[in-house]
Amino acid sequence: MLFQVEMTVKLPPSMPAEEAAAIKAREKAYAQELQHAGKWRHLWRVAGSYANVSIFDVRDNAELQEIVAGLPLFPWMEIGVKPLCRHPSSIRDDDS
Ligand SMILES: O=C(O)C[C@H]1C=CC(=O)O1
Repeated sequence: MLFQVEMTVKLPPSMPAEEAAAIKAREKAYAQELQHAGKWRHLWRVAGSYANVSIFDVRDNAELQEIVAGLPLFPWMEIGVKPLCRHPSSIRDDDS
């Protein structure tokens, strides 16, 4: 199942820089692991913001929840999820 996920990061300005850097490093490692596994199919920065638009390819809603809740930045993000399905005008014959 494909999902579009929008994440907006809202770290508190009071968070020490070293703490923020450590969380972001763990987030990057987790995100890259999921991309290598084929679960996090697209990761795009929303220009001009500290936000991304991502496409996840997961088994079901429960797996998406597990992955998103495991994001090191999860406590400091606003997250929006939209389920996707094939568009009838798409010329692709798979879900790539
Ligand atoms: O920077 C972000 O958009 C937040 C988050 C998503 C992946 C990652 O490495 O950090």
